[in-house]
Amino acid sequence: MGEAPAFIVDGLQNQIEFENGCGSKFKGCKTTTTIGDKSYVIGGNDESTLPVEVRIFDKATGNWVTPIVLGSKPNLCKGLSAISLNDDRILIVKKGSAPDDCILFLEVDTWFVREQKKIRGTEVVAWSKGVRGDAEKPVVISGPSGVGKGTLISMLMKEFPSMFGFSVSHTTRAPRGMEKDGVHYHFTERSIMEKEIKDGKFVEYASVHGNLYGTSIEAVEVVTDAGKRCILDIDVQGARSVKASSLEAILIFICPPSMKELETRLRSRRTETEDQILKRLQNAEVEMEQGKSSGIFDHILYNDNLDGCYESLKKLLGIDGAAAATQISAPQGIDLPADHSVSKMDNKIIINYGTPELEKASKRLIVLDVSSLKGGAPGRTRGLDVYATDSFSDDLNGINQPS
Ligand SMILES: Nc1ncnc2c1ncn2[C@@H]1O[C@H](COP(=O)(O)OP(=O)(O)OP(=O)(O)O)[C@@H](O)[C@H]1O
Ligand SMILES: Nc1nc2c(ncn2[C@@H]2O[C@H](COP(=O)(O)O)[C@@H](O)[C@H]2O)c(=O)[nH]1
Repeated sequence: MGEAPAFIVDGLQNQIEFENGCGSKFKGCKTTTTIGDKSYVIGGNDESTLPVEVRIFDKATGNWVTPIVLGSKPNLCKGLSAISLNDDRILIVKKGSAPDDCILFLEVDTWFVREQKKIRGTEVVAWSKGVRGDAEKPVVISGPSGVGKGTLISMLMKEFPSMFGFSVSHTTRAPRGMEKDGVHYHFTERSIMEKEIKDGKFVEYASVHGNLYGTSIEAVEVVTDAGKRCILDIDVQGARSVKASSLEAILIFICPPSMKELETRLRSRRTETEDQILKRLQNAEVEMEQGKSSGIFDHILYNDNLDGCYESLKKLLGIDGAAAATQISAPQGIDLPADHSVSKMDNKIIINYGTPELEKASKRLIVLDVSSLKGGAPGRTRGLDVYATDSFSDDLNGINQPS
């Protein structure tokens, strides 16, 4: 028989200050989690259409702080349970929420959050939704304009529509003839995009060939939530930012067989003016140098023969030959009941929804194994493992058997 886990959640750490401070602000559900000198009060008023708010009480200064909150804020629900994980994030269980919307992480001191605190010079927290299983790493495809990135990505999406999803970037450039807003790009005004960048809505952004381009956090979340592997078509500067982020992507640089051939492809596409073609070719020289020697990229592929390059790409992604038939299954939602308590034991979060009457009933515990979390804000927290079990017996080893 193992040691029973300590129950330390559901606002048990509330202190008198909270009632005088922010307690009165949150009339609905709220929970408090203390990490070091800071107490994170997460909650809101009784209005399910409103987002959950976060306030921080800093014991060292005795002050309340309203942090900048990044990522998609969850809406309110019937109640919240919270528990600190590794002191850098808080796992939140929303009571009575839709299966795909009940496990969330509020990152308070992860790498991403620390970087954002440095940039913004203020307190920052970031939401990230938990997804079950281990959706494959996102794929960044980069390379000079006209090398064939879009062509290769289209081939991949056509052959494996349920496996890959395209991250639809924002751009301030004008749409080309056949391009559709929301499909090829989110076409936007510079002032709007600059404001959204300032508001922390982008994973990365860069000025490319005279226009702003960027990947929004939402663009990545949409693909991950559909259970698909996210593909990003971005320039070298963007790839560098992604490499430094917590997105844990595979970075691939596509090279043309020669600069002459690159020019031929750009011209034959007939989508740019002469000035724009010259600018893109000039930028291509720098991009080629950085792509090949900067150490940003995990793989370099030469797009000489299109079919040959496509086969190499598939091989790299582990979907060549026989494996091609295997589709990555969508991360499933985690079905949790409304009434529960949450506790922690080593790397396992135990959600107990048994009642005295149901004491003997089977499957009254749900266990989240958080030992292999991947990703996180911006984006999604992957790698959650979920089991059901019926008691604390078996030293919790029994939990290792999927139900
Ligand atoms: N291996 C290849 N051989 C010959 N033509 C190719 C090859 N690969 C792509 N192309 C052609 O080159 C042109 C440019 O390709 P594509 O639009 O995919 O480039 P891109 O890298 O996505 O460019 P951009 O960064 O400007 O969006 C297209 O007309 C495409 O059909
Ligand atoms: N850093 C980013 N670069 C991006 C993004 N979306 C596209 N791009 C790159 O811009 C150039 C030009 O694209 P085009 O569609 O105008 O030909 C190309 O290299 C793309 O890879 C983005 O979100 N971020």
